[in-house]
This record gives sequence, structure tokens and C-alpha cells, in this order.
Amino acid sequence: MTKIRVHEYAKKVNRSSKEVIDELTKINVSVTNHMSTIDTEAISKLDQSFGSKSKTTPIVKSGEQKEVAKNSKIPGPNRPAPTSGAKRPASTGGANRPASTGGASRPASTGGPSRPASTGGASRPASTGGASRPASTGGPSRPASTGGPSRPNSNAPTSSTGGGTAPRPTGGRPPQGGAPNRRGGRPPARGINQGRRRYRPANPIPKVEKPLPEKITFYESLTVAELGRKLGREPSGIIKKLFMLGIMATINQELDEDTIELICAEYGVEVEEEIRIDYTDLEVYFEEVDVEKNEANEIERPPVVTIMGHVDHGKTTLLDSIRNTKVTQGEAGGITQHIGAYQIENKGKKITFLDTPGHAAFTTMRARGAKVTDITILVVAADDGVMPQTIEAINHAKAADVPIIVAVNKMDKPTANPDRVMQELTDHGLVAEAWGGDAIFVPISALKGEGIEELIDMILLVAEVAELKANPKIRARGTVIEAQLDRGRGSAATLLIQDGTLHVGDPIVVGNTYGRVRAMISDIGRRVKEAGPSTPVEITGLSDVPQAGDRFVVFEDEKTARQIGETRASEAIQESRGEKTRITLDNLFEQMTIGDVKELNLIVKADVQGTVEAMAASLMKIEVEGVNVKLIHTGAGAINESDVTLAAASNAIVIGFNVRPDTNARRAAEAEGVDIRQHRVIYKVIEEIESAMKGMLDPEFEEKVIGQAEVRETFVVSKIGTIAGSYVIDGKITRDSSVRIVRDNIVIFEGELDTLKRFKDDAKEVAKGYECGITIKKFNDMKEGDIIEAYIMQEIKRT
Ligand SMILES: Nc1nc2c(ncn2[C@@H]2O[C@H](COP(=O)(O)OP(=O)(O)OP(=O)(O)O)[C@@H](O)[C@H]2O)c(=O)[nH]1
Repeated sequence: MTKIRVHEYAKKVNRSSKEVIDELTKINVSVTNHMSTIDTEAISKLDQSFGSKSKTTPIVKSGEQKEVAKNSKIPGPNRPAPTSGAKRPASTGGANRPASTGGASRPASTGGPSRPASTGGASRPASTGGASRPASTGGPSRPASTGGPSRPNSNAPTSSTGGGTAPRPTGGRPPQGGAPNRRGGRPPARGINQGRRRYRPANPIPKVEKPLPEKITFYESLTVAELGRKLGREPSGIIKKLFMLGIMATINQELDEDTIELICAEYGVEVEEEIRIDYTDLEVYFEEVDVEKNEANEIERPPVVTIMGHVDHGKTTLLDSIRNTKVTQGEAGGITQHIGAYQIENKGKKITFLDTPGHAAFTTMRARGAKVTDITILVVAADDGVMPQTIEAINHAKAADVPIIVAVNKMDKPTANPDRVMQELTDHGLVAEAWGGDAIFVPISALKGEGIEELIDMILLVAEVAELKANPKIRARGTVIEAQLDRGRGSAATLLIQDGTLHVGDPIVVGNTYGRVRAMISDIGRRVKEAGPSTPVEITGLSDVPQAGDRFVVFEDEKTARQIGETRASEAIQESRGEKTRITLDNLFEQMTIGDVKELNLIVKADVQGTVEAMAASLMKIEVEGVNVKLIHTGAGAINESDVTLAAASNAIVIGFNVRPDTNARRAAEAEGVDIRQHRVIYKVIEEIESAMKGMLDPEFEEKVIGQAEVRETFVVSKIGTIAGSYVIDGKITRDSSVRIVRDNIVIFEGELDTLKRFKDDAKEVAKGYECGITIKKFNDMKEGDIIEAYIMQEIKRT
């Protein structure tokens, strides 16, 4: 036998390594620890000493095992040396033993065949291994194996006994035979093992818990299992803790931030929520500017001014007046371009004016998250005073936290009463400096150009106080002021650069579209190569038409711009689809007829954003017997495939004003059966939509003339009235028809037929070529020659 290690031997004899070491010490074999090797001599000595004290296998508590234990005390010659690698296959234990008789019925064990050595049952050969005892021995046929642990060194059977030649008899014993013994046990045999340490391979090793991390991070939420993994703890432990906190959770339950914090606090672990930046969110780049503001590179930037005020108070006149006095003076030869904003220069300082007066545009932009305006000019006509839209404008400016300069206009008018304006504005929190407040009031006459200089001075003053700064050295970012589809140039968008400098050729993402700045045109129609902060420029080169108020950001390279642009575009489609699902009804018309709510979903596309808004406003005003118009999507630009997809899913009609569907859209519309209406005149759109809406109304009735009869004679009968003796000249006259009396091509009466008779009998109907007597409800003035036109109201579907 070759050398084996102490622990291997210990395992073999079911002893602890320590016991073996002690025994070795007793027999003067020096070993250091359980890994020390022992030689054959030592092994045989140990065999001898352990042979008499050998344990049974504790795991197998069957009678058989006990028997083995007994047998093991008798080192028989046939006891196999514990060298075999034969594993003990799993089995049902003493299945082959007779249950009822237990050991008693068995022949004396001593007469049995060779037994395995002290390894007990474990060393018994497998029944199929040919190592079993020969059946002829008449010995108790032991179960081949009992499910004991496989023992690497368990003995090979004593093949000398002829094992393997005869199959092990199994049939003779009831399969469950071992069970009662197992349960009932054999106390005496069991006693053998009393007081001995047992080998318990199944003993759970006390788990050493991993040290807790100092800190964990998470993004948005974690499931119990994920939190367990992060903490290095079993989910069951976390579930228990949650339970103690009154939260019933399962392993896959998502835990919110608070719960995660609570659990981590229980473990004394710090938590931090990860912040992931969504690089497709353009706002990120605006915030980035704030964070990365390099003051050294910052320069003063022109203020961006919006003019607001009540209708007819002179906003447009003021904008024109400023533009005319300042732009044309400074930029000789320039041709004013209406690109949605313009810049003036005064005493070396620039001011940018947004060209769309009124707070609607201002608010639209703000609603899109764009803060563009630095200063608001509130135009109040001195002869009219504060009006509803003046108040609205004040509120909008206040909500946006934009300083207000009051331009008291029409001062040239004899009826001008600036004091009244001041007085009225005081009620709205605008107290003039002269009255102890801090609101700036400038009396002007937009028409005559008076007071414009002072107004501009005030704008510059307010701008100075506001310390408006920007860094021209960074990549440009800002907001779309206007966008439209230009026939020759494609998508054209006026951008207001709010930070950085925009160059021709810059890769840019604008709203949900992207591209490369192909050309830039200034507000005076000049081609420019670059534009700095607060400058409005019209650019071309975008893949689609963005919307007013969309943000734009220039990227380092075109690839990034394209990726971000495309992602944003597809996300926008997803979003609109999501919204559409909420408002979409599988069958709009059906829903309308059954349901109380009647809605017509519309998608409006036009060449210019302004037209889109105008159309949207007109469409929203349409009222056809309680049917509501719902604009599910609007935009400037050609009707594209995504519009059609949206329409198809939401049962919407697509209206194109001055725009046509592109090829893909046309194909999709055909495939999906989407109705695209194209128009060039707004009222036509409205008219068509109205008729479309009528198609959704409850069924309408239409008059259908079914026949005509000519009055040939009249009879006046008391109690009945006038009977018209008539001849049906066309179609038929039915008793339930409505009638109109036509005399000399003029309808003189409309009403109901009362009686219809053929001779003396009532008739249901009288056909062409027959005579009949007709009386009409509430009409007796029939005359010869009158035509009685019979008609019915037929249900029709209005189109
Ligand atoms: N007398 C006088 N009339 C003015 C002055 N400013 C504007 N107007 C006149 O007032 C009318 C309305 O002026 P707009 O500039 O169109 O007013 P608005 O506020 O732009 O009007 P909406 O665009 O309809 O909101 C026009 O007839 C102007 O000529 C002014 O300073 N003095």
C-alpha cells in the first residue's frame, strides 16, 4: 500500500484526523498534522488499533449497518483491504433484507461471505460490480449498496470468493425490507456507536458571512435579489428585514430608493444613487455649459428682447420702428429678412429682438423648456391703458422671471394718458420709479419713432445689470425661433445662438432632427460663416424641419450628431405612439357612435410652423354637433411615414397644408388606408374637416322624392276637408310619405299626407298611371293643376 495522508486514513476509518494523530502518537509514528503522510507500516498498525475500535458509518443507521459494525470487529481474512476505488452506488439501504425478521432470519453473519473491512457497508461492492458475495454461500444477501457515501478507498470485493460470477439475489427480499429496521432500529447495535464521534459529512458548515461593503450604488431601483448581491447577503435575510419593516416583499420585487436606504441602514451600509446622463437629452448640454462655465472665456452677450402687449397697442409698429431706425442705418445695403428675429446695434452694443410679438410665441417656447428672452418690453397704449392681454403678458413675463420694461406707446395721441397706465400697472405689481417703485416706464411713440432711443438705452441698462454672459469659444447651443420647409432649400430654421459660436459645417442636432450647417444667413440676408451668442441666423442643412422652441446643440462630429438625432427622432415617434395608444380607439367611428365622446383625431402638417399654429387654432374652433377635434400631432414639413403610422394607429386624418406626403408616406398611407387631405387654402381645410366630421355624426336623413301626382279635381267634404282627386304621374304615392304642394313651380305647402284612397278604399300606395284621392294634413287649399310631390326621409351617411 502506498502512503496516504492522515486525513484520508481518518476518513477511511471514520475517525477524526485528531484521533488518528493521537493513535499515531501512541504507536510512535510522528506526524505534524492531518496532511502528514503515513506509510504502510503505520497504516497496518493503525488498522490494528482502529480495527478493534472501529466505528460504524453513522449515516447509515440501518440494521445492515449495525451488522457491518459488528462484523467489522471481526477482522476476517477476506476482509478486503480498503483500497478499492469502487463507489458505493446509491440504493435503498437494506432493501434486500427481510423486513420482518431482521437479522434473526439471517444465517449467522460469521458464516457469511467475505465482508468488507471496517468500512462497513460503505465498502461493500456494487451488486453489478461482480464483487458481491456468491449466492451460493447462502449468506444473507446484503444489499449491494445502501446509499452511503461513496468512499474513494472503499474496498474492492473479495473477488476470490467468486464474486461477480453470480448475480446477486435480489428478488427474494422485499424492497422495503430495510425500512422498518431503520425506523425501529436495533438498539443493541446502535449502542456500539454510542459515545463515539461520528463522521457527519452532511453537517452544515457554519457559513461565514461575507464582510459587508462600505457603500453600494444603485440606479433608480433594485430588486431584493440585486440588493442581496450588492450587499453580499442572502435575499431571504433582506426579505426578513423588510418584513420587520412592515414590507412584504418577494425576491424579484423592485425596491424604491427609500426602501433600499432603509435596508442599507439596517446593515450599516452607505447608499448612493447613480446618476446616468442621457446624452440624447439636449438639455444636458445646456446644463453642462452652466457647470463648465469658464469665466475667463466669457464675454458680454447682447440681450434677447421680446415685445408683448395687448392687441393694437403697437407691438409691430414698435418692432418695425426699432428695426428701421437701427438696422438699416447700420447695415447699408442689407435687405431685411424676416427670419423671426433681428439684431440692432446702438452705440456699439447689440440687442436681439424676437420678431414674433405677443406672448403666445413666448409661451410656446417656454412650454418647450426654452428660456430665450432676457428682457420683455410691455407695450401699453397710453390712450387705451391696461387691457386683458397686457395683464396676461405681465403674468407670462413674471412666470418666466424676465424683467419688464414698460413702453407707454402712442404718446403722440392727444388722448394719451400715461399716468393712467402707470396707475393701472401699479395694481399688477409694476410701480414706476417716479412713484417709488423699480419698474422702468418709457413713454414712446412707435409710429413717430419718439422715445425709441430712450427705450433702447433702458434695454441696454437692464441688460448690463443682468450681466448677460456667454462663452463664444464653445460649441454652439441655443433655440429654434422659426422653422419652415423652403421649396428650394429644404428645411430652413432660424436659430438663436445662446452660447458658443455656430459655424458653417458644424454637425448639429436640432430638436429631433440633425444635420450639418450648410449655409447661414443673417437677419439682413447676408451669408455668414459664423455666428456668436445671441445672434439669430437662419440655417439650412437639416434632415427635417424642427419646431419653434426646439433646442439645438452642435456636436464634435457628424457621427455623434446623427446618432443622437436619430435616437431622438425614434424616441419622439415612440412617444407619440405611446400617447396615441392612450387616445386611440380601435375603431374611432364605432366608438363615436356608441360612446358619448365624439372625437376626430387630426394630424396637421404645413410648410411653416406659423401656418400650423393658425390651422390648429381654426380647427380647434370647429364645432359640429358635439364632435371634438383632437390634434394628435402637428408640425412643419412634409407628411412623412411616421405621420401616417401615427394616423393609422389613431384613426386620424392627415391634413397637409402646402405640403405633400413623401414617397414613403404615400406608400404607407395606401397600405394602411390612411386618408391624407392636401390643401392650399385654409378655409377648404376647415370645410373638408367639417364634412369629415359629419360622417361621424349620428345617421342623417335625406329627402327622397318617391313620386308625383297631379291634382285633377278637388272635392270639399265637410268634416274631411278638401279631397284632391289626383293622377299619379311619376313614381308612386305612399300613405306614409311627406308631401309638398307645388303650384307653378313654387312650393306652396309642405306637410304630411293624411289619407290616400283608391276609390272608396284606403290604399297603402298608388303607383304611376293610377288615380287616387288624397287629403293632406292641415291643408285644404288644393287646386287643379297642383303637383303633389311625395317624398320620404331616407337615412343617409353624410360625407
Ligand atoms: N398714433 C399712434 N398710433 C400708433 C402708434 N403705434 C402704433 N400705432 C397704430 O396702432 C395700430 C396698431 O398697431 P400695431 O403695431 O399693428 O399693433 P400690434 O400691437 O402689433 O397689433 P396686433 O399685431 O394686432 O397685436 C396701427 O394702426 C398703428 O399704426 C403710435 O405710437 N401712435
